[in-house]
Amino acid sequence: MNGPIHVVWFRRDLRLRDNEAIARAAIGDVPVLPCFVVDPWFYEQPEISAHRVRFLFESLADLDTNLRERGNQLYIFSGTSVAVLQKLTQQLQAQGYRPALFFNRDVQVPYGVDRDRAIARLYREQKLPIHLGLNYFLQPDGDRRSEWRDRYYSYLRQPQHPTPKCIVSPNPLTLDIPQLGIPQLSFADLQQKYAHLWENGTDFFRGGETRAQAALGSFLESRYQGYHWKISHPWLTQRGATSHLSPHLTWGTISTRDAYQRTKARAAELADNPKATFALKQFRDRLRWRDSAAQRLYLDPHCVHHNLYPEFDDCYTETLPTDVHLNRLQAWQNGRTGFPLVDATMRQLRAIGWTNFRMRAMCATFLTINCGISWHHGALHYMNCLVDGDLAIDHWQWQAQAGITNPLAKTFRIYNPTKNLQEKDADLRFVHYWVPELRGYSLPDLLAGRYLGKCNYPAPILDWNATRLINGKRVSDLRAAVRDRLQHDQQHGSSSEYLRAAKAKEITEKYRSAKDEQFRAYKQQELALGLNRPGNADNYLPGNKNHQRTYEQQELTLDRERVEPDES
Ligand SMILES: Cc1cc2nc3c(=O)[nH]c(=O)nc-3n(C[C@H](O)[C@H](O)[C@H](O)COP(=O)(O)OP(=O)(O)OC[C@H]3O[C@@H](n4cnc5c(N)ncnc54)[C@H](O)[C@@H]3O)c2cc1C
Repeated sequence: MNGPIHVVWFRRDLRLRDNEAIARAAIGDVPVLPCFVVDPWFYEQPEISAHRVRFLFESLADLDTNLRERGNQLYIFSGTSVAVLQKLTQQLQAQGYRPALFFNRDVQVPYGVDRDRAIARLYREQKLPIHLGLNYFLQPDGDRRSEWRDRYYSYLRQPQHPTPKCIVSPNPLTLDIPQLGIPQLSFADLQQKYAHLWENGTDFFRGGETRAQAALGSFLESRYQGYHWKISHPWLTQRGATSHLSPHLTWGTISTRDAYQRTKARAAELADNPKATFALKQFRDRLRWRDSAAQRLYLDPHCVHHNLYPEFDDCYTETLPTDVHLNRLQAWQNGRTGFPLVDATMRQLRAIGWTNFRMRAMCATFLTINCGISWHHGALHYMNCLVDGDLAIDHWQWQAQAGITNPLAKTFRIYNPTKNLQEKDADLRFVHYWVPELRGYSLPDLLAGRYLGKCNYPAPILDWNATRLINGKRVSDLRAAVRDRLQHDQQHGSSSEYLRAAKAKEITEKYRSAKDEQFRAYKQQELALGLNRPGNADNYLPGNKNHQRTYEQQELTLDRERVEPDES
């Protein structure tokens, strides 16, 4: 009898810091077998993205390095997750070990939910220990939804799980892992097996816990400055004005709690700088939105795949109505719509797998409202490109931008790409970077269409105003129909859907007024401290005083900005 062995099954929690499963498994001197299963199912899904796969493999390599520094390594097995873990468990038992399984709960597609259930059943049937941890805060039951926020913050404030200093490795004399008969992959094998994905990836976002820590470090060091207003500018965000942590949070190379606690600590250091503390507060809100999106999918796994309200089922379907729509979809995907900011964004998305929130939202309303194409197509294309692709956020956001969510609000937002170009990329740095055909043309040239017929850049594929009026009205009418039904149901005793919608509206309004209040308070504090002069040093536009002034003036318009919270 060889005694106990702790199998740690990594999934989207590819870190050692604040990782409940590894922290608990590594206590004491029981050998630990850290593993990741490359399950072909995930690589055959329509949502697959080369950027994401590459980021995953880099994160695995970094995890392996960090485990080796602690005396262990990462074992990468290949096969169906359930079959691999079943065989591993059997083989370990055959070799005289008593395995205990450790892994962290995660939000999953139905395949993942079934997989986890099957594995938990296997362990319970065999009376083997199984330990489920939390990757980030998840409330297991839906009954106490109203308590989510309090419980969430209480979790965030708790001490992090300690990072193991040493992780005991299985004794090679008693356990020969290659002999277990489970297909194993080296990093070279991974790259070869998935070469078609690997080669298409990019270096813009690199995976791994080490890089996640570096990204958070540099963000809190200086990149956070002006976060709250730079966040909407595509060029500044490409250059690092937001954290760029999204792929890390998606793959769990950093925990939300870690990011939150370090941000809080930094805000405490900067307590006498109202602008900095305001910026960091806006950032922390977004960390919560991430986790609340995950929570929503966890409690309601179907919410992101179907129209939230059936009134939209004829409007938003998975079939493309006509060839005109197909052509529009292709133009949108390829960055050839003739709307410079839309095209720059779509090319950026394809090239680096990322773009900022506003550009994602703007291109989403362009596709759904202006092109009249269902959000399903856009959401899938985003998932095929995004390095941070996360169904819980992506598919929900697409429904939100398509005008489906929060129907009790009388209005919904349609982004105007021309207005955004004037306000968010007036110097055309972003457009010129991604749309070389337009280099040499100024903003007035673009607005007057002076490039038309003179370069290889298309004329607009549609009339923005006309499509906004027609399709916007259609969506607006459907929202009114949802509203009427919910109100009718509520008056006739069936109120659960109405109450949920009312809660969504309340959360949105509360967030807006709290943010406006925080903004006013920060401006007043600055005034009191004599700090209301234009501009802290701008990291992203070195030496360009004109831009600095322009951007700072835009900051003053922040209280008119409407960045929707995403936790309703
Ligand atoms: C149509 C659409 C699809 C989107 N799809 C995704 C997606 O698949 N994965 C994803 O991580 N984000 C998605 N977002 C949200 C947002 O655009 C990205 O999280 C953000 O741009 C990532 O950059 P960052 O890490 O520098 O963000 P920061 O501004 O530094 O924000 C910090 C973190 O907060 C979280 N966050 C920020 N905004 C949101 C939001 N609106 N909702 C939930 N969490 C948020 C992210 O984890 C992000 O890393 C989507 C937005 C839209 C409009």
